[in-house]
Amino acid sequence: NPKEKLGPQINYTITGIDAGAGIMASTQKALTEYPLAKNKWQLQTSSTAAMTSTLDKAIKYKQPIVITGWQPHWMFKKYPIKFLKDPKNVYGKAEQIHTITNKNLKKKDPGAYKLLSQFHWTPSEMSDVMLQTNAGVDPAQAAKNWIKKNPKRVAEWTKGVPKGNGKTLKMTYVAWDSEIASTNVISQVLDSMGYKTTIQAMEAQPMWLSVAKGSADATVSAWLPTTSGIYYKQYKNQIDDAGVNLNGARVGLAVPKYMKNINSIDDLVN
Ligand SMILES: C[SH](C)CC(=O)O
Repeated sequence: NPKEKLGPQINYTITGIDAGAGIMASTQKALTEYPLAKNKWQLQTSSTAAMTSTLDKAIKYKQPIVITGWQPHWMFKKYPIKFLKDPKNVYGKAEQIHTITNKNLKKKDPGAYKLLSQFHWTPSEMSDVMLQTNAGVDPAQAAKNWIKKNPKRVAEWTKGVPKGNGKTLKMTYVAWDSEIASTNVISQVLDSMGYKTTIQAMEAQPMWLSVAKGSADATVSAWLPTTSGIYYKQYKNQIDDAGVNLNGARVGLAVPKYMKNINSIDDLVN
């Protein structure tokens, strides 16, 4: 009931995703800055799948819940949820998703680097792929379907790119729905140009390390400047920023719209 304070109703718990995600580091920062932690609030680590199924149940029974949320993501299309205002700007303003490559890729395979640097699309195009996968379509198939329907976009990305002639390329990513979509699409496009790409999902920190060390060539999963800024700083001398592949991303805490009196992170404290 709206009268009772929110904290006790949900055990002062923010439902999060995988521990290494940048959004989790930002939320830990919010716990101290707002200050939520000293008011007994805590961040629950789980996974994107666990968080979205917990959200689904809460919405079904119109219960209160606070989640780590981000756009683009199908959860904002499927559920009536809203971002909480972040007056202390802990989560940063709009985020961009960058394509990051190992330092040597540009020399080792200028064609693949050129294609990766030309990869750019919109939150709505990414959501088209995410919604297919959310409806049960295999991510590689969802990517193929999207590519078939968007030849003009693919032609932009492959402009001036030489054939891959079977050259191999290794991409790593974190299994967030947004990056499952982008990684499958770009690897299918590389394969259509004659490259042989393998994609491997892992936690955020090992993903950044794999590209920095060169055991992977590239990733399209870098949320910057705030969310995965910690990893960018750590590895910036071993990587190349090949450019922004998506503008207009956003990260923060989110709640169902029926929580009328919770509109800012400050409202969690009071
Ligand atoms: C898709 S999540 C916001 C990205 C991250 O936390 O680094």
